[in-house]
Amino acid sequence: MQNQTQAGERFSPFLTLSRDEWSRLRDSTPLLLSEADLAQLHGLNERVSLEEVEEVYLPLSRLLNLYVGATQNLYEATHAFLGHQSRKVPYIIGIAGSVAVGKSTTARIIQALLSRWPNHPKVDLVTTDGFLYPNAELERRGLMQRKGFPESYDTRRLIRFLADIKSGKPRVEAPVYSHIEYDIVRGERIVVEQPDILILEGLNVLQTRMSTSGRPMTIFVSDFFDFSIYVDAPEDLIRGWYIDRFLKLRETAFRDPKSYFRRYADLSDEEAVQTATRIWEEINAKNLRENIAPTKSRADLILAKGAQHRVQEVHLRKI
Ligand SMILES: Nc1ncnc2c1ncn2[C@@H]1O[C@H](COP(=O)(O)OP(=O)(O)O)[C@@H](O)[C@H]1O
Ligand SMILES: CC(C)(COP(=O)(O)O)[C@@H](O)C(=O)NCCC(=O)O
Repeated sequence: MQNQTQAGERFSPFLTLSRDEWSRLRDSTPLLLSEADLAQLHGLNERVSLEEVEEVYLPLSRLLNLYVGATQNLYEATHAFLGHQSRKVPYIIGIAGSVAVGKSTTARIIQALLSRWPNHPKVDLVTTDGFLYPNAELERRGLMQRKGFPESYDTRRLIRFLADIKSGKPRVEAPVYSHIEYDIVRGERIVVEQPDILILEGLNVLQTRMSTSGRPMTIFVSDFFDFSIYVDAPEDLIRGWYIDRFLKLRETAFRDPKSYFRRYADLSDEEAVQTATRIWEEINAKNLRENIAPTKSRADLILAKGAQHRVQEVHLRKI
């Protein structure tokens, strides 16, 4: 039994660091953040503690900075070898994980921290929800209750978007999704113009699914990633974060006259918890179990959170 465990540990592709071990790795980072910078980061999401930024996200930004620098050198070496003029190719970081685990908050913190390093000041952020089919198309395909499932995305369009970015196109556009309207915003675009780093955040970014036609896909979204992060937490905690966010939105975004969820704005506390729990169970938990959690081991780094979004452990791919 013991031998089996030892063998299992020996062959794990991940190195596991406790929070303390991980946070010590920041010590040799020249601290690029002033108190004012930290305060500004806190402004991204007032629920994120500064301790968390310093102990978890600063070491992460140091690691990413080293990786980006190494990749930039590698590109230059290839271009020198080929005798080409080197041209800028954005470094792409994918961030995966469940609905409500904190992907977009993590992405925004990483964006803010990475843009402070001198060799990659321009850091753009795109979310995959823009590549969901519009509601009209989801309705046509009978997929309105499957939003976020692999088949609800125009994966080919997402792959074309990434291929354009990696081929060095000066200007690439992505469609935009509105959480208020619960739909793609017609005519609105986010423009990506050769950033140093692009962060792509979404539920499905590590998936290797079949195409809707049933033919195997020969290329995956993650083929374009230079680095990927999976934000992880126990399912019961994520359910709680989903319900909390729903209650908060009931006070704010759901009151917007344009909100698809206007009808939820006047729910009592108890009704709101019941509604959020139902959506969680019927859509998001199912998607997490079937399609998202199985992709965790494909990430280069896993942030394992506990209560209050506090990162407890970091698993870093070593091979
Ligand atoms: N590091 C964090 N500390 C505290 N609260 C957080 C943190 N990350 C996310 N949250 C909260 O958890 C909820 C889900 O986060 P969000 O980033 O919107 O998730 P996702 O993009 O995965 O759906 C939000 O209410 C957010 O404020
Ligand atoms: C828009 C989402 C699919 C997330 O998309 P992502 O940016 O991760 O691709 C998700 O937030 C969502 O709306 N899910 C449908 C069920 C729900 O309303 O929670």
